[in-house]
Amino acid sequence: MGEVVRASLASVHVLKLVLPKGSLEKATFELFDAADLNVSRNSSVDYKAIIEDPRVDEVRILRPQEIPTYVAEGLFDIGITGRDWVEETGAQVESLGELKYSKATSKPVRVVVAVAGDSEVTSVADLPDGVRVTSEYPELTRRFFADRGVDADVRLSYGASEAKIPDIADCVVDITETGRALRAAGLKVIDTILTSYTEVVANPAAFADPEKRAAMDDIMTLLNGALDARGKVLLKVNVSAADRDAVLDVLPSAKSPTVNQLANGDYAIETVVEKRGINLLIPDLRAAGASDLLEIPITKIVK
Ligand SMILES: Nc1ncnc2c1ncn2[C@@H]1O[C@H](COP(=O)(O)OP(=O)(O)OP(=O)(O)O)[C@@H](O)[C@H]1O
Ligand SMILES: O=P(O)(O)OC[C@H]1O[C@H](OP(=O)(O)OP(=O)(O)O)[C@H](O)[C@@H]1O
Ligand SMILES: [Mg+2]
Repeated sequence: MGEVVRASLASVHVLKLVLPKGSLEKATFELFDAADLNVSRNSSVDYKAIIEDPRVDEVRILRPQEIPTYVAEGLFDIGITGRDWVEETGAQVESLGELKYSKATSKPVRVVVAVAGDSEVTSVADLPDGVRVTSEYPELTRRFFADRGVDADVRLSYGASEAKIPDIADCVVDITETGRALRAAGLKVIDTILTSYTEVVANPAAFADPEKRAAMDDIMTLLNGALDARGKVLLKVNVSAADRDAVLDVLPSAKSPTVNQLANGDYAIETVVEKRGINLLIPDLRAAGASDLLEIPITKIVK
């Protein structure tokens, strides 16, 4: 990346950002905080916000359903939404990459086709023409049923879709994350239309502009750095030369630890490990001869 472009970022607020209100709002704000792109607003019903960063101009908070279209139209340079809404709207946007978080977990949501649990139907092909399908995703649903050769009666849903089976609709196309809503309604999944992560999308003209692109890349570096650090810690230990290999054997093999020799001939070893399992790892390291163990929280990993 050219020096000229980067130097200019210090003084120019180049990016208009749009962030999602609703399911992804809290998780998105937490991620931006962790990325040192703190989003501040006067109250939770203030839909204009500020990020104190030289690359960011204005920040709006809008429904994720509308975000791909506004970004495609150039009202915003970048936006965060779900892949589901990019597909549903068919908006012409550039993808800057997935961000692996949902409302409740780091797993993607799935857009699924579900019917009553006691139905004889086991696949979409079993559904008759005229089947009543309710969905917040009418376009995805129409395309999917047309592909399968079923002439479905697709009705737009504004939510609580699962609860409409069996009296108001025969079939639902809805997202599922933990499966809780489907279970509560006693439904069974007969097909998956799409797996959807949260995604950062950009306006194609903004993406082609070197200055805006440089700012986008910087923001993505920070967001990905914060996401990659989640659930990880830095572990530092000291060990004698005699026990060094035993300690290295205990450390997770996928990582390559940094090993430094100290003035007294001992070794200092440091490596990033998953926080999960550290309750087993620390006593094992100690038993292998490690001492002076430090477990240090980390907030970003940028490769
Ligand atoms: N568990 C989840 N439930 C709903 N949407 C989720 C979930 N996890 C991630 N998302 C993503 O959030 C976006 C939907 O956001 P939206 O604000 O419409 O959620 P919502 O749950 O419908 O909000 P509301 O509670 O206001 O209806 C989609 O892109 C979807 O993929
Ligand atoms: O698999 P789960 O973890 O249960 O998540 C999926 C549920 O979350 C969403 O509902 P939402 O909260 O948006 O309510 P809504 O249907 O009124 O929009 C979605 O429509 C499902 O009902
Ligand atoms: Mg909803």
